[in-house]
Amino acid sequence: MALPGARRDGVELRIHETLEELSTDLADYISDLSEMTIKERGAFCIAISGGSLVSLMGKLCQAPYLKTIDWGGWHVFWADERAVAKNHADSNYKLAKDTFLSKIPFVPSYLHSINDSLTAEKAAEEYEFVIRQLVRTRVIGASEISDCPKFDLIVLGMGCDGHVASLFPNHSVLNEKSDWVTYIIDSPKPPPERITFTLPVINSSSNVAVVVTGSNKADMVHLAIDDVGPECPSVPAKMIHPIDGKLLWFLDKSAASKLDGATQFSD
Ligand SMILES: O=C(O)[C@H](O)[C@@H](O)[C@H](O)[C@H](O)COP(=O)(O)O
Repeated sequence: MALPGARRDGVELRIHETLEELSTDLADYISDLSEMTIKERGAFCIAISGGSLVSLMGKLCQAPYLKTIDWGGWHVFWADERAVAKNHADSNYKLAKDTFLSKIPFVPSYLHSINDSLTAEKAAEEYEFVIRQLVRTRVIGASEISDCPKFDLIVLGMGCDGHVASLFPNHSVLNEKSDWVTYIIDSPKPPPERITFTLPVINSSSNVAVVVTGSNKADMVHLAIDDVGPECPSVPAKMIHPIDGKLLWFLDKSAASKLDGATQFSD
């Protein structure tokens, strides 16, 4: 049973009793958004991250979604990737491919994975170039407010330290304003070299979904979502504010347990 959602400052919270319910709600949400977007503009450009959110997206390759979603209109991107070979256990591409992407009838050239034969720096440059071409040909929308692409949906996880994509707390990558895609070589979470969308790109998306589960993330969920005042440490997840879009948090009950008013969610 889904717990009652609550809205705080334009943020929609979807809090679930179980991972099973969360996973179904996430698949319903993505499926509805994809249908609406493909009807509106003929394509659905979704960027995903790595970590536990990938298995929570796994329902998409099952019934009814496998048959009902118009997969031919999907373009899949990575909001961040580790600088490793695509067949390496650390690859976000491999994780998504093995978990669900390989079971879905995508147009193969619409899976826009990050080039693994280049350095992180060059791969970031090349990925930005690929995205620029797709904005030019209007496959990806363009923000009317920022000089950024407007993805239809970016799905992110959050680490215990509050990082999203490969944007880590107190890292200079958080200040990147001009590049759409950048790289880091000193990630505190291994592997050290990563390619990542920058904050302006994430915040230009039409929709951002942050998927977080587990009690070990509860403190950070509280810091990221609640109004905790000026003393708040650098929490990248708190910097996600789509300028012309929607932000949804998909949480399980444990991750939501330290939110202000969380007692209203308890049995
Ligand atoms: O490549 C990565 O490491 C991810 O893209 C990263 O941003 C991830 O989503 C979070 O670390 C949450 O991961 P978990 O949900 O597995 O904790």
